[in-house]
Amino acid sequence: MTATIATERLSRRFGDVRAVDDVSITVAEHGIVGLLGRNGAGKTTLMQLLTGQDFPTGGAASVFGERPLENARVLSRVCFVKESQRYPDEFKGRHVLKAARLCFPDWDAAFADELVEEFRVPLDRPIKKMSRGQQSAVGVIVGLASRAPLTFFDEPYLGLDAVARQLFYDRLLADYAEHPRTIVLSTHLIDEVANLLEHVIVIDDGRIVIDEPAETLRERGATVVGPAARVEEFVAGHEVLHREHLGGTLGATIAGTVSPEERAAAHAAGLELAPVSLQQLVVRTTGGTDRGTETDA
Ligand SMILES: Nc1ncnc2c1ncn2[C@@H]1O[C@H](COP(=O)(O)OP(=O)(O)OP(=O)(O)O)[C@@H](O)[C@H]1O
Repeated sequence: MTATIATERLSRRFGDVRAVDDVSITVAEHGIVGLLGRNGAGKTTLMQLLTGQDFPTGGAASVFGERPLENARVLSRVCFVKESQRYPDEFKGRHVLKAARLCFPDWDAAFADELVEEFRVPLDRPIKKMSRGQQSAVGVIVGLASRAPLTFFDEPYLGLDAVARQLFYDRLLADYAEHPRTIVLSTHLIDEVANLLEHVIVIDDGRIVIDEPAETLRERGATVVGPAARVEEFVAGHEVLHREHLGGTLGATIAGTVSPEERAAAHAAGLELAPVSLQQLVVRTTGGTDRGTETDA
């Protein structure tokens, strides 16, 4: 089966900046993929290359088996929701949905109406007069109701409050289950979306540093929680990525897999073993300062 996305040594340079540098990835059909990385890592540039909005300076990208640039066959099946989306000045929310209905063959108007209610979007207000969160909600509604076979969400929720973000995650997951498609989600709120992701791609300085199923990543470490002294005893000899204190309780995140014997020992010592935080793994892989850090919760 043709991969939804395939790139071969894809590169985009801006002068000396290698925004996307020799990227070779394959994204299979159907799945929710996290595209993660620090500011300026190259996420938006990569998505722009994949949606035909920019030209590579090296290598090639194919989407649904074809080049995306100026290719209506490909682009009619792709929806790109970005935080910085601009609309004509006079556009109201209603106009955006109308335009989306014309652009996307699988547009579900009834679903869009439901989402408008749930996100409380004032459709008759000009987009530029909407609050930041309401503008983001419009983008999220377009992305969900388009049912495009390939949908990119690039930091779609600037300004969305916690309730609206949760609503987005819930609707995304439920709708994906009923209408499987390929969804690429780029975000800084890594732990918020961690449970949605089936595959994780991390880009750093234009290069891919992680490209793995989320399940595999989660097995790369564990968080040990319990009375501080007992946790310290357990983690001695392990690489500790992060310590979080809450009163006398300590949560310590360790790298590497925990053997069945260690699990049994942790259990016997009254310690809890939780999966590693995806955010901590990503921060560590992308050279952040989270290595061995301490926080007081
Ligand atoms: N048009 C451009 N001209 C020059 N440099 C650019 C241009 N577009 C992007 N860059 C640079 O390319 C790099 C990657 O930018 P990009 O916007 O893809 O990062 P990002 O991962 O999406 O970042 P963020 O999370 O901050 O949105 C950055 O160093 C950025 O400054």
